[in-house]
Amino acid sequence: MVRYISTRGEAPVLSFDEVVLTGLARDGGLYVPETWPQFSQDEIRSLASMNYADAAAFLLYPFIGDAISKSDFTAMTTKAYASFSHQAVVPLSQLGPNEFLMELYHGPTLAFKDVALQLLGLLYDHLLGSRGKRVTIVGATSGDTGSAAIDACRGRDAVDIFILHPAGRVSEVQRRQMTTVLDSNVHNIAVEGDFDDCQAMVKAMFNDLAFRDELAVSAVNSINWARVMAQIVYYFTVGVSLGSPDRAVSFSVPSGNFGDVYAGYAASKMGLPVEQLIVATNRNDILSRFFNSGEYRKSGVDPTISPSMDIQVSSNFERFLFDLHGRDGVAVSDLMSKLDTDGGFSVNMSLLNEGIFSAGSSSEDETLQTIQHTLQDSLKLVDPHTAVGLKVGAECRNHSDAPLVTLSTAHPAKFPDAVEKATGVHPELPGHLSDLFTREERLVQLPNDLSTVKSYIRERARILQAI
Ligand SMILES: Cc1ncc(COP(=O)(O)O)c(C=O)c1O
Ligand SMILES: N[C@@H](CCOP(=O)(O)O)C(=O)O
Repeated sequence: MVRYISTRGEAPVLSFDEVVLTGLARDGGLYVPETWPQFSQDEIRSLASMNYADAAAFLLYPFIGDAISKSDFTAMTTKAYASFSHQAVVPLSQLGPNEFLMELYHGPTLAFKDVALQLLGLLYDHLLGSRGKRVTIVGATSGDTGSAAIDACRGRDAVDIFILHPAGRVSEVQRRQMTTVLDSNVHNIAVEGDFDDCQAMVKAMFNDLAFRDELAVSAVNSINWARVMAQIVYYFTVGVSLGSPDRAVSFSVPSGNFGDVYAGYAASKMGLPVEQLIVATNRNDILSRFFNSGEYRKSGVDPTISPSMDIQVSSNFERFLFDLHGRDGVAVSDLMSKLDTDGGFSVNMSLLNEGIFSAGSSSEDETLQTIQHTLQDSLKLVDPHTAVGLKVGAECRNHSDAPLVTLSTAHPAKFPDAVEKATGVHPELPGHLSDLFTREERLVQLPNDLSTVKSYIRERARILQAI
């Protein structure tokens, strides 16, 4: 059975059910599996005959152990992926010779976050229902996690959900997708700051052990291992449809919090032959600078037309650092303290040179041009995040014959202004969201101040009112 250890080495070792409900480790670290489940070539090949939900159950069950029965878990993956509008759940489209798009936006809120959050909502129900427990979810979003988490948790009796987003720094569609959900367990907070401020507040709430215990705080961000875990599946299914395990595949991943690309790294650790993992950033390029120089250094967050990637402190990067330093929790703690006190740290480039990662960034103009020429050349309308992945993928791919798959992380209609500016085409929202702009909104705007946000949450968390 896989157990979960903290990247800082000081928190209790947990089982899967505990890790899902716990979120951030009590030593401030992130949980990772103690060992990676391994899949043989024949097992990987066998995915070709499974539908997406069955492939998810097959690949993920080793992470779960006896926390949930196999039949209950299979029922959950079946239900989670029935909410997707495409039968293949994550279809592949071809852009050119050996060049593909993995369409991750066919879930209810039109971004890749649905792939994990539709499943996480069901995991919460199952794990809380069987214990008669309730939780208070506190999450930070730069636009997409928030709406996907709210969709997955709305109306669930065992959960109150508080989502912090940076005021004025998400697209109007993204904001409305969150703020027009009026269920009484949903609370939207617009913070007068950037995404890094929101994420730092969420982590600070977890690190206040009294607050977290009193409210039974839980995480829907990729702090939560289940988020990253669910994202591993599509690397395998798409790899297999392109010839894996007999052929290696490369992936270009639009990146911000490093969760999605870390899931690709996990897939490679589990046996999928991955030629390259290309980390694609917008001008908030801390990750790209790191992979090209070895220096991880914070700078201010700049608003861009790919707002979901306007991030400079990448939460899951700590999980990668843990492996890079031989799973030494003390070394990771030291680096994280340096990040807080000195604003950054460096690692020896020799640690990076042998890996499968490469990285680059896209300017605003390059992103717009990529949206435009992708429509012209391949008749495909892509969103600005996907365009960042396409631009950097083309630049960083090596000259092997491995197919290059760019992760298309959001539907173009979530970012109509940028898409229209690039192409003159106004992307329409799908039918279930067609009245989004006439729906009533509910949110509160709060200053970038931890104690104000904590008081707001304490006053509304039903878990406290019930005591
Ligand atoms: C549309 C979109 N693309 C890319 C990303 C970056 O993914 P990650 O934060 O997992 O690196 C995000 C946000 O997470 C997103 O919402
Ligand atoms: N881009 C994300 C930021 C949060 O990332 P997460 O994967 O840790 O939830 C968003 O859209 O909110």
